[in-house]
Formats: sequence, structure tokens, C-alpha cells
Amino acid sequence: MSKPNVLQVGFYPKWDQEPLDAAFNMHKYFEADDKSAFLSTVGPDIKAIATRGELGTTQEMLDACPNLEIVCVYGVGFDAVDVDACSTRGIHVTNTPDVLTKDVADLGVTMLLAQSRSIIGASQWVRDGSWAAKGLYPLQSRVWGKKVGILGLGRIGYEVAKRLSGFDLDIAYADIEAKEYAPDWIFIPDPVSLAAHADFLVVTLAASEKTRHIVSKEVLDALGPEGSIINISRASNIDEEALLTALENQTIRSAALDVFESEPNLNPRFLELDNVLLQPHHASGTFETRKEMGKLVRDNLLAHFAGAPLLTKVN
Ligand SMILES: O=CC(=O)O
Repeated sequence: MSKPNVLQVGFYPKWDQEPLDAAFNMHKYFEADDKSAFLSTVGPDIKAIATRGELGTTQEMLDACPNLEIVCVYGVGFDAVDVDACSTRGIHVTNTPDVLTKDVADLGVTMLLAQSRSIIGASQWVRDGSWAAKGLYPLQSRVWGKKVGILGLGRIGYEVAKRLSGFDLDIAYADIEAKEYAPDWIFIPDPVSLAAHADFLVVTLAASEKTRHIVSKEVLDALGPEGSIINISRASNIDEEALLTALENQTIRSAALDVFESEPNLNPRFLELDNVLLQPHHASGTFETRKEMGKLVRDNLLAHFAGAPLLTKVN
């Protein structure tokens, strides 16, 4: 039997690419110079799209692939795929939940601690000779005993909260409803009230049209000049213009961000700020987790073409 044709939207590591190439005809969209011409040529043969969370699919891709059956996302976030349009056409969508939860939570907590204690700046102080030349590093503000607000207590939010309660932080959270698995944590459903309560606002919300700019100017104003925000979800959850203005005017203390509106080309205003910690959207970026994510993409593709149940369906 001939191998199914798969449109591959972005790069995968060698340990994923080799087994994918062995099982499927992988058509590498990201390597094509003329992407529209490439889609017109291969589109009619494509049965599956393998993409990454931040790349998703475009309308042009979906239109060019009339025989598409499944979209497999390497990532938990599927906001860059038009799931409604896929469902209407009977196209399955899968993602890679669970396997990345703890790594994403680890990075969120690391970012909170690193930004609060100015780990990057302090390291630079040692490296550039400031320690010897200028003396003691400026004091930073304590982490333990403060209040954290988790915006979105799903799988990742829960793991962040669990870790931070080990640092003796008071945990509050916002979600659509109170969670029975969080009896010791304070439920504050309104994001403005949560921000007003918190010293650290950690955004762990799955992104959708409904959550776009849920962290608004009003939320940032409520967080206030002693407050910090940490985003390990999607840039669209925060009004980035309002965030930049708040950081520039120091109406919030600081931010630690793994995601940006036009990543990887972020707004240059971020680079001018010394109260923001910048990360290259790599919260799931460990060997162990990325290998599990790649396996899940492959296993969903294999299950689909074998007529078996999908492992991690979105629709
Ligand atoms: O951003 C990463 C993901 O959605 O897994």
C-alpha cells in the first residue's frame, strides 16, 4: 500500500522526522520557496497535516487540501487551527496534552522566581565585573508568603499552583467555575478581582476567541505597581499594547513572558525594558517532553490511517 501523503508545516527534530518519513510521504511546506505553488501541486494528494501549536494551519492550506482527513498538532494549544472549519468538513484535529503539562509548569515557576529575584541581571552583574567594581547587587523583593493568582486552573494551572504552594505562596485562581480538586485555594472568578488580590498573576489559560485580551488594561491596573505577570499560555490572552505601556510606565512591577503577539519577531519595545524577562516560547522544550509530543503526533496519524480510535482528539 502506498504511504499516506502528509503536509508538514514546520520543522521537527530528527528523532521525529525519521519515523515520520518511514511511515508517510512527508511534504515539507516550510522548505518550499513558493508556498502557494507548493500547495497547489501537493494539496489534492494531502490526507493529513502535521503542524506545530504556534504554526497551526492557514485557510490557504485547508482550501488547497480538499481530501484532508486529519490535522495533528504538535502542541497542546490548537488556537491556530480553525477547529470549527475542520469539524464542518469532517476533518479530525488532535493535539498533545498531558505529556507537556509539568514542563510548562516548571518553566512558569522558574520564570516567576527568576524574574522576582533578578537572576538574569544578577548573573550579568557577576559576569561584567560589576560585583567587584560596584559592590553589592541591588536588593530584590521576597517571593514566599506573597499571593499568586492563577488565571485558568486547568492541567497546567493546577501544576503551577501545586508547585507554588510548595514555595509558601497563597494560591487564588480564576476559572469558569470553582474546581473540586482545589479545595485549599481561593476561587476569585473575576480576572480584575484576581489581579487586585495577587502579587503575581500567572496566565495559564487555553487561548480562544473568548479569552482574547482577557488580561486587559483594567486587569493590569488592578495588578498594580507591586504586581508581576507571568505568561506561559498564548500572547493573545494579554492586550500586549496595554502590557507594554504598563511596563514602560511601571504601573506594574514586571513581566515574565514566553509568548508574544508576532513571535518570533517581537515588538522591539520589549527589548528596551529591563523589567521584563523574555523567553523564546519554549515551555515544553525538554528532550523528554518533545519526544513524547512527537510520538503522540505519530501515534495519532498511525491510528487514523489504521482506522483505530485517535489518542488525543480535539473535535
Ligand atoms: O505552545 C505550545 C503548545 O501549545 O504546546
